[in-house]
Amino acid sequence: MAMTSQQRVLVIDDEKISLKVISDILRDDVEVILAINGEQGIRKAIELQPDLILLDVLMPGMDGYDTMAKLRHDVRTSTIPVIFITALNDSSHEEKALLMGACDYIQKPLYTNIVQARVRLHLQLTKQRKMLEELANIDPLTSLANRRRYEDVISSEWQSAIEHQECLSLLVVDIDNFKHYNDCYGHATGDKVLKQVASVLAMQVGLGEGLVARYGGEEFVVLLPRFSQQEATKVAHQCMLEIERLNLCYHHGGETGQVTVSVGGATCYPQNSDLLCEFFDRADNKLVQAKNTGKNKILWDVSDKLNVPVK
Ligand SMILES: Nc1nc2c(ncn2[C@@H]2O[C@H](COP(=O)(O)OP(=O)(O)OP(=O)(O)O)[C@@H](O)[C@H]2O)c(=O)[nH]1
Repeated sequence: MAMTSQQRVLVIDDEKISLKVISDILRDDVEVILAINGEQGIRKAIELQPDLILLDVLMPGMDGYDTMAKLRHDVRTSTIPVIFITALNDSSHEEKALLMGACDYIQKPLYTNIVQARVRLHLQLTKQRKMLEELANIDPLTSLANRRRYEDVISSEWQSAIEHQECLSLLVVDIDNFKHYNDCYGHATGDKVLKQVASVLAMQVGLGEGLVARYGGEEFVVLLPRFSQQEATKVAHQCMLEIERLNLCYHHGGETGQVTVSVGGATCYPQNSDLLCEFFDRADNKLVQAKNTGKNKILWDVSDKLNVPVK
């Protein structure tokens, strides 16, 4: 079984000869990144996000344990698996490394087949873990992010907006009278509509600009970091327009209806972690109000408490 070529292994060792030996063992199968000390290793781990780190225990200055502690402490590197490599053959060192969260331990002298087998095993496990994480974060019907992913992203965007004093906008989008559509054509056709609406929403938000997620049922959220109320309202209008252009009609009670959406929106400059739940509720309350006052419209929260920027 070959290792996947895209996977990256960072090797941190103060001895150039060890770096060369390990690099020679692995470089046909993976991209190898080298670091000559702990500080450089941490910098490269943050910047290049390797799939696995091989870390020498005995290094002058910051040793392997100190490096490991720093890697574990930083959210950007805390989940990257680390294999310790050392010439020490005392079981207490091995125990210490494993207790610190190392996934494995390789003793010097290095045997090519052992290094390859262990690296291969842990890269395979990393790949499986990433696949599971992805599955846990994606809505299977629409392939959009799911509610769990949205909750993670909004928490980190909220914190980042507090730190950088930036604004954040949120749209809660709900298909109008979707029950009528389902009653008319059945659940399977209703599913196709959910997929179409999802891809329209995803198309309106550029890569890296924000997050579109299926919140549940026929409700979606569009999170737009750094979008002002005016900019976010423009996105909401465009979404409504494009959904109308799908021209999805249904019949109900002798009348013909068309698939439209209602949108509740909110914008704020986050200042306090406690107001995060309130933020969603404010957008959602506006959605409810839009539903109760005729649907197919956008209503925006204008709450002083959340410091909505005045445009
Ligand atoms: N096809 C399909 N329908 C779904 C799915 N999830 C929720 N629904 C349907 O969405 C409909 C939601 O009904 P309601 O809550 O009454 O909402 P609505 O008919 O859209 O009415 P308003 O929201 O008030 O405009 C129900 O018919 C659900 O069965 C899904 O995954 N697939």
